[in-house]
Amino acid sequence: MSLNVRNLEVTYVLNKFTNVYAINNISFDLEPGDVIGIIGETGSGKTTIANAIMRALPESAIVNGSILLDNLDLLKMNYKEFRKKIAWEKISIIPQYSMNSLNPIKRVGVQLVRILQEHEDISNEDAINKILDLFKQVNLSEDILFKYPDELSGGQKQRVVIVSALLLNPELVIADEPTTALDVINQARVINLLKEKVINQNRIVIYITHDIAVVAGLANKIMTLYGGKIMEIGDIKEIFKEPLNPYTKGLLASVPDIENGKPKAISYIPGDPINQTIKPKGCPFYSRCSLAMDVCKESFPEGVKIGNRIVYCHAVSKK
Ligand SMILES: Nc1ncnc2c1ncn2[C@@H]1O[C@H](COP(=O)(O)OP(=O)(O)OP(=O)(O)O)[C@@H](O)[C@H]1O
Repeated sequence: MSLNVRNLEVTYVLNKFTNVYAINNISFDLEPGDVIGIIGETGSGKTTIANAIMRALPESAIVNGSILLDNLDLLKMNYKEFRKKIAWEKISIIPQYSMNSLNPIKRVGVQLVRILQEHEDISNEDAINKILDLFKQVNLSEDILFKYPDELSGGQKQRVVIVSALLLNPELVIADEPTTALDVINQARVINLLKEKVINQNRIVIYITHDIAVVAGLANKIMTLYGGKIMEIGDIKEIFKEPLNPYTKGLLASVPDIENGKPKAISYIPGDPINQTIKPKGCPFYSRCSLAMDVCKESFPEGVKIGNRIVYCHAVSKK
């Protein structure tokens, strides 16, 4: 299964006079086996991409472009059909605030069995065995099945949601900051589970995070996003070794280097994030970029393919 995002635009309508231009005409392709890390500072549009793919945007969002899953345009599907045929079974999401995504008035086991039985002809016993097998892998005990979400800790709830996203072996898993509420040991468990159930099975993972170190250990591709635009996308090794877009450079330089146990001084990208209520004409990073030229203010560059990556930057394409 492949995912092809074409000219995706997402605009949130705040009121008659104000829009937020969250995603501004982006395209990218993912093939089976791809694990892509999406990184970018807060507000860059990471969660909006995830929710657009999952058809989980609020009604205030206007979406244009196409999201093709093996040539099937998810944005054109009837919503009910999407929920029945695509959600959970083909694509699942571990949402950013996953702890709040469980139904508070149903026991955990009932919710999980229901997900399985809505999509598969499976007995209660087999469903429970399947759930318990995943529970073991994320260190959840059997008694959690009988509890209500509010009786669980934040970390336990998050692991239940992760289990729910993996139950039907979807071909694409979107993980939006999946390990935020977890301690390091449980983080490692969840990452191992993702590796075993999704990554090693030639499926696609979209992993959204602020933790670049985690992405480095999981992904084969990386996307840097700024102001709803892709700045650079492609092979993670090539980009980490030599980032070419100035924003990617700044983002990677701001990661503490823990090699030899000695954190390096944390650098940061000077300037403020852009005002996303103004429709961008040129490169959104223009006002903060040390290589900015006049043309950057006027137009967003075409992508340039260098090795196994695409860079969007006038300064790079001019070279
Ligand atoms: N429901 C909404 N209504 C209006 N604006 C929104 C809504 N959701 C997101 N936005 C705006 O869209 C832009 C992109 O937000 P998004 O949550 O996708 O960014 P993000 O990169 O995931 O940020 P974070 O790292 O903080 O999760 C931001 O300017 C945000 O304020």
